[in-house]
Order: sequence, then structure tokens, then C-alpha cells
Amino acid sequence: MFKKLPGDETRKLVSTTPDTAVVFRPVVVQTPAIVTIVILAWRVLAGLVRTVIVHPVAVAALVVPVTLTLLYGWRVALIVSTVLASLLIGWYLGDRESFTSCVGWRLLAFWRRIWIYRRHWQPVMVISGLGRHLRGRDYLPRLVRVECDSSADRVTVRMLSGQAVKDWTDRADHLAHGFGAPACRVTIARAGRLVLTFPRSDPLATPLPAVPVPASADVGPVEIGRCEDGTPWRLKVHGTHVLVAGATGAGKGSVIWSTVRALLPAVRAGLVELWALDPKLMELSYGRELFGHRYAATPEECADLLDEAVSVMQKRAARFAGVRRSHVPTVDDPFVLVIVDEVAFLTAYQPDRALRQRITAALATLTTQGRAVGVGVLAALQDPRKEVMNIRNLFPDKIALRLDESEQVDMVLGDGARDRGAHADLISPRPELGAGVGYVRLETSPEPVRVRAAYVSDTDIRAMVAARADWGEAA
Ligand SMILES: Nc1ncnc2c1ncn2[C@@H]1O[C@H](COP(=O)(O)OP(=O)(O)OP(=O)(O)O)[C@@H](O)[C@H]1O
Repeated sequence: MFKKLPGDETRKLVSTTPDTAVVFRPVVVQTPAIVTIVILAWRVLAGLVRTVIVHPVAVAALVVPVTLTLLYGWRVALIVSTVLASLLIGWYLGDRESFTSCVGWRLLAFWRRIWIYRRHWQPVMVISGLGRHLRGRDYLPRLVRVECDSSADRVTVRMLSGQAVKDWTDRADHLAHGFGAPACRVTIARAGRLVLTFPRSDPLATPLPAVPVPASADVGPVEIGRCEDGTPWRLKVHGTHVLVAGATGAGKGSVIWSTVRALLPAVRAGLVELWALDPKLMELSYGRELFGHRYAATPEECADLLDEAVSVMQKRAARFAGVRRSHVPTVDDPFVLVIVDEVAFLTAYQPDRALRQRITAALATLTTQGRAVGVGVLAALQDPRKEVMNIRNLFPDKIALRLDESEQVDMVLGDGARDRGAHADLISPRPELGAGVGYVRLETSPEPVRVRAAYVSDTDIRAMVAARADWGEAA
């Protein structure tokens, strides 16, 4: 009468009538009360131990006064708490930085964990679709840890088994609004664990003054601005090629000028040569004296200068062949940085087809073979589409400043970069808020990092030119 399926037990069928659905009676397993109590006690104990380990400062701040009150009365507790509070205030006033890193951020993290994340966790997870409600039970991702710094909360979560990072990146907006933050960035901590970064304030909201010219000659990653976490943004130019993409007014000039500024001592020491291609005749012309005779503006001059760079590169390659595999800048073989402002003027918008092909070929040769022999390219570009810049993938390092369309973000930083929080299309078009702000992928991590280039003003450029003239005369 009934088809017996694997695992089915007909004895559990309690009623059936013709033409109606089969009715099953579920097996009810009676759990002994002691087992339930032990499990609950274990969970409470594990939760307490975890809280003490993760938030020792906050737990001490609560437990010490309560214990003192119970053991010695409220007067002793008040005196001890007042002494401790005075010591902490003294520490705060004496060394604010060490106080905030050892105590302040931990207390804030504890508070925000309870008040923001724990309180809203269940509704945000269920409504955003990251939690599941199955057979009367909520299955939620686990809130593992909350850490705070001066600008953001970092929330470590354990995903539900079977979830993908994309499930979270697709819901970054739900998470941001759910927890009252302006944005949410999702990064992978390790298999099954993610870190959600919720900015509390924007440390890059105000323009940064030009970084002081370094005291020593350095070709290594040069400081050109600041990362969102407050650390210096250091751009690697030697041993790579860099493409800076950004809409008009995005602040590409500040990346270029900050780099030039940081390399000045190395230029002075003869370890670096700056070659400039300025087809727009705007940006680089302002400090053209810094480039000496390696400055080109017309397309023909630009093509000649690029050919010269290719020739330097090829001669070096011939000399280095079989002798060394990487370049170390010396006075005889300085690092040559070819700076191109608005490269599309030369590669896409150039009406002379022969010239266009010559320039594209030279750039492609430099970007494919130049870095091992100390010839690098730093190019700026407004429109990152392939039709405009078909050699964009020959640049290993790319910077996405403000872009016009969301699709352009992945064109610059690679697939999935926007999903991981590189919202370059949402950067403010107001120069004071958004110029020089962008996203980069650092060598150490595939995750996009938000950065802001320091603003090198016209006065700064004039001062650099004057300094260059002074040392030129002295030499
Ligand atoms: N890092 C910065 N911080 C603050 N303001 C900046 C910064 N960089 C540029 N600006 C402001 O934004 C304006 C536009 O900058 P810039 O000319 O460098 O943009 P751009 O990307 O080179 O634009 P275009 O492609 O049109 O030349 C500048 O006049 C300046 O006032």
C-alpha cells in the first residue's frame, strides 16, 4: 500500500485515509533535564571565559569594583576605584597614544560589541538573508570579535557552513545600514572567517598637506599620502609600473606630484631620473624644470622621448643579460621613471595613426620589459576602458581614484574589487572631500585599501623647482 523509501519507517505512520496526504508523527526524543542543564552551564562558562579573554580590560572594569564591594564594602570599592581612575586619567593625559591602544579602544570595542553588534545581530542577519530560520530555529553567523581603532570597527565573523564570501559582499549595504555605519568592507581573515570593517569616522575627509621632502635619497616605496587606518601610504614605483585612473578632477595630479616630491632627494643623488610626457600641457608643465631636457609635450616629442626610454632599456638589458636579474639604482644606471599625464591623449585620442601605434608599442615595450632593468612608467588616465587603454593590464599596480561608473572599478582594480568595498564611483566629486581619495591593492593583500594622496600645491611645486635650481647651480 505504501512505497517504503530508504529510511522511512511505516510504524511511524499514524493515520492515512484514501485521497488525503500521508500524515507522519515525528519521533519525540525526550532529553533528560540534566543533559540540558549541563549543556546550558557549559555554554555560559564558555561564554564567560571567551569574554574574559577577548575583553580583559572591560571585564576588570566591571568585576573589580563589584568584588571589592562584596568583600570589603562600598567605601573600599569607591576608594580603590577612585585611585585606579586617577591613575588611568594620569596615564591618558601623560601618554594618550599608549592609553588608547591599551585601554581606550578595548573599552570602546566591548561597548560597541554589546550595544551595536550583539543587539542588532539577529535582526540584521535574518533580514539581510545571511542568517537562516529553519524548523523554528535561527542559524546565525557567529560574531567572533569586535576591535576598534581611531576610525573604524573591525568585526570578525564566522560564516555559516556553505556560505560564500560573495553572499556577504553582496549584502555590504544591508550590513552598513543595519549597524548604522556609512559603509562596510568585507575581507577574508581565513577559511570560513571574515572581517567586516565599518568606518566610524573618515580620517581622509580633509585634504592632506604635501608630505615633507624626505631627508635621504630613497627609491623604495615612497610616502605619498595616508591610508584609511592612519598609516602612511607608500607607493612602490621602482620595480613596477603604476597606472592612476580617475575622472577629471579626481586628483591624479596629486599622486604624480607627491611621487615626484618623494623622489627628489634620489634625483639629486643621481639615483633617479624623471622623464615627463605632458600631452595636455597642463599638469607637468608647471614644474617642467624638474625634468630638465626629459620633458615632452607634443605627440611627436612624446614619441621620441618614449623611444629614447626604450633604447635606454634595451641597452641596459643587453649589458645586464647573464650578469644580474634585477636593477639596483646607481649613478651610472639610475632608475628612470617615465611619467605620462593623460596617456589616452597619446594612445587613443591621437589622430595620427602611425604616431599612435609607435607610442603604444613603445609603452607596451617599456611596461613588459622595463622593470627588471630600472625603467618604470607612472601613467595617469581618465577613462580606463579597454578601447581607450588596451595595454592597461601591462601595469602591475593600479590606483582607482574617483571613477564615473561602478563597472570601471573592476576594470582598474580587477574583478570583484568593487564587491570587496572599492567604491571608487562613490567618492565625492567635491575636491575638498574626494580629490586624491582612491583605492589601491597593496602587495601584501588582495583587499582594496582606501587611501588619500597628499595635495602638492602650486607653492609646493614652485619650492621644489627652486630647490632643484639651487642644487643644479651648486653642482
Ligand atoms: N590630494 C588632494 N587633496 C585635496 N584636493 C586636491 C587633491 N588633489 C587635487 N585636489 C584639488 O582637486 C582639483 C583637481 O585636481 P587635479 O587637477 O589633480 O585632478 P586631475 O585628476 O588631474 O584632473 P584632470 O584629469 O582634469 O587634469 C585641484 O585643482 C585641487 O584643487
